Amino acid sequence: MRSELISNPRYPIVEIFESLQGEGANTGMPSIFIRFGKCNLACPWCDTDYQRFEPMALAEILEKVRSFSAKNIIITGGEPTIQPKIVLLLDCLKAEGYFLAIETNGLKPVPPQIDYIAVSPKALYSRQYGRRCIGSADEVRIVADGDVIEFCRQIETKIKARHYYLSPCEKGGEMNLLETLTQLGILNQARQQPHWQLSIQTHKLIGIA
Ligand SMILES: Nc1nc2[nH]cc(C(=O)O)c2c(=O)[nH]1
Ligand code: SF4
Ligand SMILES: [Mg+2]
Repeated sequence: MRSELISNPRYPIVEIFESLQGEGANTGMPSIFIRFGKCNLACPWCDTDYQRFEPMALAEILEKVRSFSAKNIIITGGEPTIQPKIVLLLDCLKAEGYFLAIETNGLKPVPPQIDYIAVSPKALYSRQYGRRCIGSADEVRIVADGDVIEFCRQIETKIKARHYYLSPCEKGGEMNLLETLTQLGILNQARQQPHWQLSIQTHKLIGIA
């Protein structure tokens, strides 16, 4: 048995499931989602019950992951970067050949095992992002919960990325698409760099996990 499995640490897990990446540049990619409990923020429109989790042992997580067929794993939450023993789990997943993507709010460093970073900075906490956040990512996705234009400009200078997305905010099944499109237009009309694109949570539109 691998030495790390002998200690077999436990992680707070909300759910592990297989679906298609619903948003961002990799929309449609078959993926295994590992959703961690706990978060260092508390967004009022959060769509995940990240406080409802069960402890799950490393070996159990690996067994569950192996029962699915996707080769891409999306580490999400809650906020996965606050997990103290995440590096051990990522090492094990990496050793099995998985491509590792993360969905993070970007306030904490991302472990080096991660192959693809999708960061979703939260405008409500702009002061925290002004102090310290990650400096680069593969894609930035900002949720348009109110007027986020200044925040988008702030994040453009702080986080270098290949893609910048604005996403509608979904509350009670409604997405604020018009407000999102309007802000997208304002962000892009000055023809500044970067160009902002629309990212929709398509999994919610079609009712998949
Ligand atoms: N299909 C699907 N795609 C997703 N992309 C990011 C998700 C998340 O909750 O982090 C998510 C999710 O919950 N479902
Ligand atoms: S950072 Fe993400 S998981 Fe945490 S409260 Fe905000 S939306 Fe929810
Ligand atoms: Mg989600």
